[in-house]
Amino acid sequence: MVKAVVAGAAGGIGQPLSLLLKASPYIDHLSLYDVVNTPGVATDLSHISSVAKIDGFLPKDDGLKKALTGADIVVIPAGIPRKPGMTRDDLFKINAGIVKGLIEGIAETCPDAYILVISNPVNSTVPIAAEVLKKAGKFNPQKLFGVTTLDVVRAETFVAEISGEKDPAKTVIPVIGGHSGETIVPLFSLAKPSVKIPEDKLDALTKRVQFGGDEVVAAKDGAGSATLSMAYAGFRFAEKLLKAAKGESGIVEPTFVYLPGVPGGDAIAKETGLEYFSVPVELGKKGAEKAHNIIGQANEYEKKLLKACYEGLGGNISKGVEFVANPPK
Ligand SMILES: NC(=O)C1=CN([C@@H]2O[C@H](COP(=O)(O)OP(=O)(O)OC[C@H]3O[C@@H](n4cnc5c(N)ncnc54)[C@H](O)[C@@H]3O)[C@@H](O)[C@H]2O)C=CC1
Ligand SMILES: O=C([O-])CC(=O)C(=O)O
Repeated sequence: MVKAVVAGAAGGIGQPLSLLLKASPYIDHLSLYDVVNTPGVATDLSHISSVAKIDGFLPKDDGLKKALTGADIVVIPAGIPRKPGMTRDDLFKINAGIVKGLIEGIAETCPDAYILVISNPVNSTVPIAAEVLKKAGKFNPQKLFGVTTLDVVRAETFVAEISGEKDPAKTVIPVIGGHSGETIVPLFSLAKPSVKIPEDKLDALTKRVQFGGDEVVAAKDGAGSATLSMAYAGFRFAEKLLKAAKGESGIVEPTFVYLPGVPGGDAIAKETGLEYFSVPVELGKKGAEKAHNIIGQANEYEKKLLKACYEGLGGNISKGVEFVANPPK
């Protein structure tokens, strides 16, 4: 019996993500939680003839607790998205409090669940989640994941446009670091099978992966940011985790984790000077079972990108930690 919960289920990401999870054979029970519209979304999805039983909850009548009771995996796309001209960090003011509240609920009701944080700014909301769980004495770093899969999905897609590969997802491209602008570092030199990026295309390709979110924000022109591609990416990560939890071996996917708490993470923390970082992580029953240190394999071009990444990411992480240590009055 696997129970999944989506918190923020009525939103632009939440709805298509819930649809994909409802259709997954790996889920037996799906609970939707949001501050609005979950009864409608849940009723709509309940007509789909897949195995998962579904229900929806609002904050009233202890809805968060009811949604989270017995959860094995909680995916969080709750919070406001960007509009043109905003950075992900501009979302901090509102989304930090939303994530904090949801994680407090998880700490109380289902502390053993895998927690997948999609809400931006991921570079700060994951540290917030960790600090809230630490405070409650319930932190299991192997079960807390910042979802950076969309960066990987974009890298696969944009590289295929250059390489001509018919099935973009067949090329594995590690994207590491954080989830905003220059903190996103695609390591094309480590692609498997290897890809040849013409030198005059490398800068533009790198920037496109780093700022892919802006491309969607601009095209949506005030109507939000990536939702459908994010739902696909969030589902891809969630399903890989559930497959690994069921015993499938060899599943590795980049994700933003608390390095000191994941086997293999200490060496990466030492090298980067950061406690949180997205690296390819081996997934298993325990969650994040091994962080792969591939930083040393980056080429000179990528090492420069990493330097810029470390500078930006450190501040984002401290901001999240500080938010829980000294909550704004
Ligand atoms: N990690 C990633 O790669 C990506 C992250 N995002 C982020 O995901 C978040 C959601 O984006 P969208 O779905 O487009 O936004 P949206 O505004 O369409 O949906 C957000 C939903 O969260 C709900 N919500 C607000 N407060 C809540 C609370 N306390 N508890 C439960 N639900 C609550 C809202 O009612 C709404 O239904 C944004 O922060 C966005 O920046 C977006 C794309 C990619
Ligand atoms: O750009 C945004 O604000 C949403 C996001 O994280 C992405 O699309 O990568």
